[in-house]
Amino acid sequence: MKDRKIFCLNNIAKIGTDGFRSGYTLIDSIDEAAGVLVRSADMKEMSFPAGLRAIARAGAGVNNIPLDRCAEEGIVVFNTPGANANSVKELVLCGMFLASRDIAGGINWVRENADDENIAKTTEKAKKAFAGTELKGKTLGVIGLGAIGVLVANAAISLGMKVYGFDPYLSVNSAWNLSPMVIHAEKIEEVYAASDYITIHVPATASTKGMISAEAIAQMKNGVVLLNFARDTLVDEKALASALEAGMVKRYVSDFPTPASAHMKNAIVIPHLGASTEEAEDNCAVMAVKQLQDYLDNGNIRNSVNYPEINLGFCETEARVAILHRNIPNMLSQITNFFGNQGLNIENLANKSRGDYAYTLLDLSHPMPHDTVERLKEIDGVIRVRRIVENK
Ligand SMILES: NC(=O)c1ccc[n+]([C@@H]2O[C@H](COP(=O)([O-])OP(=O)(O)OC[C@H]3O[C@@H](n4cnc5c(N)ncnc54)[C@H](O)[C@@H]3O)[C@@H](O)[C@H]2O)c1
Ligand SMILES: O=C(O)[C@H](O)COP(=O)(O)O
Repeated sequence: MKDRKIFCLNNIAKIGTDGFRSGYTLIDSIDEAAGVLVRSADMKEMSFPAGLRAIARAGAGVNNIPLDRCAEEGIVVFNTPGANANSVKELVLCGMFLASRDIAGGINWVRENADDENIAKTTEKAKKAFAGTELKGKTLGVIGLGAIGVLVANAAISLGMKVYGFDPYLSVNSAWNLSPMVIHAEKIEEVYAASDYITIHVPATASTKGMISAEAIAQMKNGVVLLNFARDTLVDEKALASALEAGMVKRYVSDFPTPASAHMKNAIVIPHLGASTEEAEDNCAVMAVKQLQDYLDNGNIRNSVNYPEINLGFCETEARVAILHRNIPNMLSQITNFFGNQGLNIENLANKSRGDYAYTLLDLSHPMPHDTVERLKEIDGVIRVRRIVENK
């Protein structure tokens, strides 16, 4: 049972870890772990033990995990798409309300004047300092229409806003779920020019780093409200600080405190609470644990961010073997020849690639000789081989 030790790098909701079947144990160091469960802990500089087979991110963003290095070391990384999207949507709406009226300032005023016997009267004089505007009738631009962006766009339509959506890689699923009232922006510049509020919901990658730059801000409406519940690195904080100082950006609402954003004028900075609801934490944990177990027990890959999806269900033959390998010519024929040359019949086979990497999962009619795994590893381009099940 050496494949069944799990290390939680962050706190993971109990309903998730309770889902581990018998034979699994939670351990308190990564050294012996076959699987890791993680939220936002930074794994980029960590070195991984040879026995680590999978990392499941209970959440959406995977910029805390070295995806290519993991693929290279035969470690499959999963995330939980959409599992915390509603939680983030609700906080984005909250951010829009907080940016539109000085609710926080008003609450502080009440606290500061709590001992005033005449507070009911004074309130009526003081309240004009905290007045604001409504969302209804204003224009929202949503950049990135994935799990979160779609929910935010649709909710804003229900609030009576005009909504522009921009996503050059829109998935079919998002297109199905998006309100037809959302205006399709073909260029991001259309969003910048039209919006009173702009919210970003794209992953943090090399290509999205600093996308909210001085040039981008210069194309936005004067007095725009910018919301960032995606990642701090998407925004050029120096350019944003100057735009806030100058009033070009009225408010910056962010879920990511940094030494710069925490000091910014007119910024409302929340301590990364987007996914911190009981519901989202439960959803993410349950999904992450299911995916991790299905990979360790059956070799199936669902919602990986560095290896392709493959699902052969449960193994109903004598044996199943999983091979992580490079996406180069001749791999599949070498693998099938290897079994054919030993007179081992392949009953089911699935093979898929993703970028530079590929995965082959196969079921055999007969038990495998004991040196199979070691011999398969000798094929050039093979990264990792696992004997998944031996149904004797
Ligand atoms: N604040 C939080 O607690 C919290 C919670 C969940 C997710 N997030 C962050 O939000 C991001 C989005 O989450 P999601 O669940 O919606 O992910 P998702 O993968 O469902 O959606 C991301 C969308 O961005 C689009 N996209 C990628 N590059 C783009 C670009 N340059 N311009 C426009 N669109 C682009 C993709 O096509 C996709 O539709 C995550 O990657 C994560 O960093 C934050
Ligand atoms: O990408 C995500 O899912 C969010 O940023 C949530 O991160 P957390 O799980 O650390 O709250």
